[in-house]
Amino acid sequence: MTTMESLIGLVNRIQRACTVLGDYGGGTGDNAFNSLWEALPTVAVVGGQSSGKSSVLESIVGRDFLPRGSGIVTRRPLVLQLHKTEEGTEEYAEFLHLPKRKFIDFALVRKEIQDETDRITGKSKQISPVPIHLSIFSPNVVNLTLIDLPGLTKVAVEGQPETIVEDIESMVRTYVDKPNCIILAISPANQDIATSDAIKLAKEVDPTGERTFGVLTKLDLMDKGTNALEVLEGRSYKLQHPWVGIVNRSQADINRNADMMLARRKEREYFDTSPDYGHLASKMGSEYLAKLLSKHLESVIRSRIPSILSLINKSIEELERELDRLGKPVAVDAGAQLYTILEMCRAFDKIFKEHLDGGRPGGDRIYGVFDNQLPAALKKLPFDRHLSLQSVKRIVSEADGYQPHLIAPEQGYRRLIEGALGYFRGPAEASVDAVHFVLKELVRKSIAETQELKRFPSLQVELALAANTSLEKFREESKKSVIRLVEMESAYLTAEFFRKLPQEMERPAVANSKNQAASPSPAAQDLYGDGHFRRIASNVSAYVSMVSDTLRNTIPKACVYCQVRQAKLALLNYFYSQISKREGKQLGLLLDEDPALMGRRLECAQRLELYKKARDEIDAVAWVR
Ligand SMILES: Nc1nc2c(ncn2[C@@H]2O[C@H](COP(=O)(O)OP(=O)(O)OP(=O)(O)O)[C@@H](O)[C@H]2O)c(=O)[nH]1
Repeated sequence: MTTMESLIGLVNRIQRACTVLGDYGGGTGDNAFNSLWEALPTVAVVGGQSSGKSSVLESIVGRDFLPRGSGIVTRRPLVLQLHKTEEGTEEYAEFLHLPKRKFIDFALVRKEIQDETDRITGKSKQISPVPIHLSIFSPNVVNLTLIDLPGLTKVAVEGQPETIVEDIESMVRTYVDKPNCIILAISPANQDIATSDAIKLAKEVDPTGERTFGVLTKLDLMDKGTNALEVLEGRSYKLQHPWVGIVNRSQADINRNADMMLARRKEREYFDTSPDYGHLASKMGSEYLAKLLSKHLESVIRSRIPSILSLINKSIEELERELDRLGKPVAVDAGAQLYTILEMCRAFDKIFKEHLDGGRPGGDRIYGVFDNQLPAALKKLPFDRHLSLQSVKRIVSEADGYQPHLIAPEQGYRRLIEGALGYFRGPAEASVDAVHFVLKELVRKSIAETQELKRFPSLQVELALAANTSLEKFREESKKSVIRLVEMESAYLTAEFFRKLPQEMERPAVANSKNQAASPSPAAQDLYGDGHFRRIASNVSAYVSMVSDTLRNTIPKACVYCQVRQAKLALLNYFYSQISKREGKQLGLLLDEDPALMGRRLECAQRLELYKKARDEIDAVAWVR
């Protein structure tokens, strides 16, 4: 095998493997792989409709095999891979999508291109970017790969979608935009080069003309007395590579089924005998074009091999990293499955604890409950209303029944205090709920942050359910505890606090002792007056505020003890008790991976294989040189 054959053949093989994996360039989105296809040098045939693209391709091949007709015939890219075989061997064609079938009859090749186009696009006139791969093995070709693209058009005709003009242009652009694409720009000589669709596009994407090969067809159809030397000699539009003039079969020749080999000979004669182009004859014609392209493609491939290899190596590294991240496929035996599940639980539990103890955010929100929410809620309790003069009078009077109290209204005090203490239930329960929601949110976060769990949506759901069931239980316990704290305050009041009160009450009476004989003591006078009730209200308020201070400290202790501490100690106990009852098959259900992930793992593995194979092939060919 010569080097040229090996290099072009190598790219052909890699291209075919890429297509099988759905890589034909243009991949987008977060999940897109590096496109190996895009890194490979290709020759794309670009031209306006009827510019002679099909004719040029057929001339290069030396066979009649492309569908013809009116409208847009080429509706999918055709990757045409030409393989030179030894003189005297039979010519045949093969499609990538029909690997076992050898086409000897080229009329059937044409039909298969049509049928395969319709298979993807339907009979509609839609276009599709999925390429058709056709390999032709013949002694009459040079090793070369060309991609035939739909002809650029200006207007949609009957039966074509409105967007066809832009659709074709954007498909053609996805090829010619790539710096590795060699543009074979076909323009007809009987049309002003300034209006050539191919040149217009090439100018845009390759302004320096480095990767554009200008081809001028229909030289024989120019008006008598005119010639295309201005273009062919690079004066009308300069490119880095010389222009190539072509004379293809005319429509009449096609209708007559004129032999392609004969057409090649006639083309040669045309240039050899042409008074205008005789001096350029050796650099004109489709055979020369094929050789020129083949040589150029080979040299471009050679120069790109280091960058292709570096892309491949980079992709291999990325894929291996991703496969690592995606983890191994799930084990099949129950023991290994249980082990996998427990490992993941451990990983989750670790993250959950980091959230609580610090290192990850979120645990501080529990402190926020105790430091802000609880004090604010306690402050907002409606003690002012409960201890308003009117309410105190009512409660104290009601407590005395028909016999008014003699000294301090013991029952009245108790009722007022009991009534006030009842208000503490609200903030106490609200604190428990607030802590519960923080914990629940931390469970959710921790599950999301546990890399290992990402693959197993069912396990995530079960784990979350079990953890939340435990949190619910802790919440119940915690509520009981805080309510008990409040009830304990109601059950036994701090008598010490009240023992101080009579002395304070007597003080105004002592101050007024001089007047005692003249008038009744103001203390006695005040016994059923507003001042008396105000004093009661203020005493009760002071007591309640003392209890509030106590609860402010004890409610957080109960919450932490019953909820936070328990969550750290036993969050997954319920889950463990559940899975220990499960049979092997049910364990397997927990480990049903997300199908998207399974698909991604498979895709990565296939890509990895492609890249490794491509690397080996390149290594083997590169050393032949
Ligand atoms: N006389 C002459 N006719 C040509 C030449 N090149 C192409 N033609 C004719 O021009 C017409 C269009 O050529 P095609 O090769 O079908 O052009 P195309 O660009 O593939 O056209 P679409 O696939 O429709 O976009 C056909 O009738 C060809 O016979 C040429 O060099 N000389």
